[in-house]
Amino acid sequence: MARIMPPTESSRTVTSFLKRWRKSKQAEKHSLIKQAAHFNPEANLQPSVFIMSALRNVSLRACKALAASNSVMPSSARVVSTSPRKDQSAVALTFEDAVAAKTCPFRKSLEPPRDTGSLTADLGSEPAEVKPFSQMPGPQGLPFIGTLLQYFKKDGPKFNKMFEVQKQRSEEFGPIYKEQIGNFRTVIVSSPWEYKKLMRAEGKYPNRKPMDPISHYRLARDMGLGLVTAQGEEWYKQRSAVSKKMLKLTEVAKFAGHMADIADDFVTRLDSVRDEASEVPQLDKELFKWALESIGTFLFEDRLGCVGNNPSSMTKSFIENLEGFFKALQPLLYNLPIYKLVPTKMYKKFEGHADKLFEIGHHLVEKKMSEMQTDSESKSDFLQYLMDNGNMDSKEVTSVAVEMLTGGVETVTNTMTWCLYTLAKNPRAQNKMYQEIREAKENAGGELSPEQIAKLPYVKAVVKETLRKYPITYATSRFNDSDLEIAGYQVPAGSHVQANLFGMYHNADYFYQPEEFLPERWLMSGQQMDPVVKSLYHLVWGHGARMCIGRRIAEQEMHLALTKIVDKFSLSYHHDDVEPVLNTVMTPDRPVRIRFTPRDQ
Ligand code: HEM
Repeated sequence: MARIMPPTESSRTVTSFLKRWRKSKQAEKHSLIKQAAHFNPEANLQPSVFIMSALRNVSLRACKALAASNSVMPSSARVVSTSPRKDQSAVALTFEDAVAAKTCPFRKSLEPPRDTGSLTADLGSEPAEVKPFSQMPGPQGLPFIGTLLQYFKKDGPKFNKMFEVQKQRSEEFGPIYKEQIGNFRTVIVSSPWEYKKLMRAEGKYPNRKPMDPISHYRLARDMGLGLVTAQGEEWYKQRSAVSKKMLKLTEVAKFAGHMADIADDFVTRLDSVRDEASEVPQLDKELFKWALESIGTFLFEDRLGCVGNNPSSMTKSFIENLEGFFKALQPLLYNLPIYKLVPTKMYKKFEGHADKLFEIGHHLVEKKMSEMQTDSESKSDFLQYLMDNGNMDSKEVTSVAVEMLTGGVETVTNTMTWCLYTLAKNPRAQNKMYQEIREAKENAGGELSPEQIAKLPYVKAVVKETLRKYPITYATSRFNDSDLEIAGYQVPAGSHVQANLFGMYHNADYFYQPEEFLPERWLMSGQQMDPVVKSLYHLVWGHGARMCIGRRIAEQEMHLALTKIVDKFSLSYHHDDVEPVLNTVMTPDRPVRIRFTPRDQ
């Protein structure tokens, strides 16, 4: 049984350490780190967790490495970083202190991992010992095409399982590795602390892996590039205008009422299309229509009529082509870009879907814009704002609006599918969510308003936990503007650096029982869960100035619809497990058949 270090003692030790640390020069820090590793020279302090706030990443990394190599500290000891805090009383806790101090219903999540190898031993050394880029590990490939051929072998890695490939490779090569697939090389980082270095170094015009087939298509059709593919000044101009309307909670909340109405209609629709097994045939199509209607209400302040019994043929065509578009895009993103020279079969398929999709998107946006000019009743705050902004011409406004229709439907639809699937598979979590909704309704004395729904913590945690298990956009990345040290290696400016989001989300070092669906983990405080690990949730939306522009809208839509669905139905699942595959975003590998049993039955 581990010995408990008195909290006062540990706090005193660390407080005095931190004082010395702040005053010390860089050269002295190394010896201080050594002392840090000897905080408690009694070998029987095992297992223990040092939570050291106010230490910067570099020193922390070295401290972890020292802790791992030090004979006094047990190899299972874990050093957990926290961001600097004002409250220094919380700076140092052993694992036992933390548990004793908290009556956390989820205590197990505080248990130190069984094997902390990748967090400690693999964390590299101080910047003085930075290794050159050439020594960075990674799978060996051929000149010019790298590992591309491996992906065509029967038992080789698969593009549509890239998230698993990265997870496995990081287990083999450690917290950083590089891989060249075709003519494109990526550095993959699997430690949140190390990826933070890249985030901190982000410049004014962040740049991620380009969606080349989309830019190629848009340029060929003389369309504006849109936010997703534009770069530099062009991107910045559009982004600054759009952010004001889309990232402000107050702006997005203005549409919560309309979105709640759509969610109500959606619940009615689900109820009416249930088959004899109480399952909803083509649930994905139903969710697509709900997501399109929801984003439509933000763009057009009008109903598109998708969530009813008679959606227009245009809506159906939009949805079919949207699915086809993302499916066809996936292989184009990884293969050699031959389509830039000759339109390949694969590209033509993509182009066909894109033509139909953009034609409908343009039609909807242009129709609205012309209505707004002729009919004083017809309004759209969002489109009007962009047109009045003066920074964007009408081609750019249309382009950005169409992008919201395309980008905002596939992503939300698939996240909702995963949410419903995980809830159906986890009655405990579903029941907890239902209890939360019921209690809130009792307190409210009736139906919940959108504002009340926005405050339900467990509902939010369910979405977070779903995105952790199924990070639909598994590949957050940036080109770094300047040379950087990451995980002990020199990463030259201009490299494409990607966060191994799926690998981190499924790493037992960071998330207790990562394969379990435990929304509670997101309700823990900063003392109970390492804030850096906690902040990993945000990465599924990207980061910094270029993070997902639709995040607020997506979260709002999902919280509203999920609450209403779980309030109305008990969800269950009675088939083989669904597996994730990439169709640009992470989708289920087969139609998801969920049983929706009305709770009042
Ligand atoms: C669950 C839903 C969604 C997820 C997980 C998601 C995730 C992401 C991610 C990871 C990025 C890249 C960010 C970066 O590079 O830092 C992104 C960008 C983007 N997303 Fe989303 N997204 C979602 C929903 C939406 C919605 C609803 C919309 C539109 C209403 C939208 C529009 C966009 C746009 C336009 C960009 C490009 C932003 C830019 O480059 O400035 N997304 N999204």
